[in-house]
Amino acid sequence: MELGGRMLWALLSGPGRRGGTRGWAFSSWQPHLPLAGPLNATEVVSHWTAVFEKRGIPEAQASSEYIVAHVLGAKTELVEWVLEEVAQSPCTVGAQGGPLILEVGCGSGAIALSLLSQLPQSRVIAVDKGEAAICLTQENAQRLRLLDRIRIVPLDVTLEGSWAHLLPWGPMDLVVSNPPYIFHQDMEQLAPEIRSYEDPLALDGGEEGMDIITHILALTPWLLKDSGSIFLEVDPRHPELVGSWLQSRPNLSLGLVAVRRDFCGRPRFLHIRRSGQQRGCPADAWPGPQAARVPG
Ligand SMILES: C[S@@+](CC[C@H](N)C(=O)[O-])C[C@H]1O[C@@H](n2cnc3c(N)ncnc32)[C@H](O)[C@@H]1O
Repeated sequence: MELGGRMLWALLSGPGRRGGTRGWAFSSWQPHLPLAGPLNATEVVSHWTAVFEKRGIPEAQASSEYIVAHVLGAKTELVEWVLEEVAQSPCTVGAQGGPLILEVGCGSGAIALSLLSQLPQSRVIAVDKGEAAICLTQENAQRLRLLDRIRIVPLDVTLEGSWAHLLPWGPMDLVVSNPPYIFHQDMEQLAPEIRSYEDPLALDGGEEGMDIITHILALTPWLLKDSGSIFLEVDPRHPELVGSWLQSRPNLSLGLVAVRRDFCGRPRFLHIRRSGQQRGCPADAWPGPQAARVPG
C-alpha cells in the first residue's frame, strides 16, 4: 500500500519532483498531458494509461488502474462488500458462528484468504481447475497459517457431478467468485503480454463472458443455503445480462439484489441472493435490467 501510495504521489506530483530522500524512479518523468485538477479516478487512470503507453510500460491500462485503485483503497472491493454483508446479516452466520464460504476460481487464494483472515469464525472451500492455482492457494494459506479453516479442492465447475464431495460442511452461506468473464471476442484486444503469459482459460468467459458465471448460478440450488448470497466480479455488461438470465430462470429462486461500481464508476460487482428473504434493498440496490443500461 505504501509503495502504491508513493508511486501515485510521485506520478501525480508531475515534472520536477525528485522524491526527496526516498527517490522514486518515476518522479523525473515528464507527463505528456498536463494534469489539471480536480480529477476523478477515471481521468487519472486515463491520463496515466496514455503516459504508460507512450513509455512502453506493459499492461498500461491495467497497471494504471491497479495503482490508482491501490492508492484509493479500492483494490479489495469485492471482499469488503462480502464483509459488510456478513456484518449486517445474521443469515450469513453458519453453525460455527461464521459463514461457510465457497470461492470458485480461487487463483492465488487472495479473496478466500482475505475473507478468512477477517472472519476468524469462518471456513472456506476454495476450488480451482488449475493445478498451479491450487498449489499457490495452498502455499499462501500455509504462509498465513489459515490452513485449518480452508479446504482447497482441484475442481472444474463445468464438469457434471463433481460437486457432491464439495459439501462436507453442508450447503454454503456464501459463494464468492472472480470468474473468467471476458467476452471471447475481447480476448484478442488483451495486451500481448497478458495473452502470452496468462492462461486464457483463467480469463475467457465464452461468447458473452457468461460460461462460468452461469455454471456457478445453476449449481447454487445444491450448494447454497436458502438464505445464501453470491458475490461476483463481472464485466460492466454483465449486470444486465445476468439479471435477464436469472429472470428467465425463476426455478433457481435467485435474484440480483445489488450492483456495485468499481472506483472508475463501472458496474462490476453483483450481489445475488436466493429468494425467501424479505429484507429491504440496500441503497445501491439493483434497479432491474431496463434501468441498468450504462449510458455511452
Ligand atoms: C480471473 S481468475 C481469478 C483468480 C482469483 N480468484 C483472483 O481474484 O485473483 C479466474 C480463476 O478461475 C479459474 N477457473 C477457470 N475456469 C474454471 C473452472 N471451470 N472451474 C474452476 N475454476 C476455474 C482459473 O483457473 C482462475 O484461477
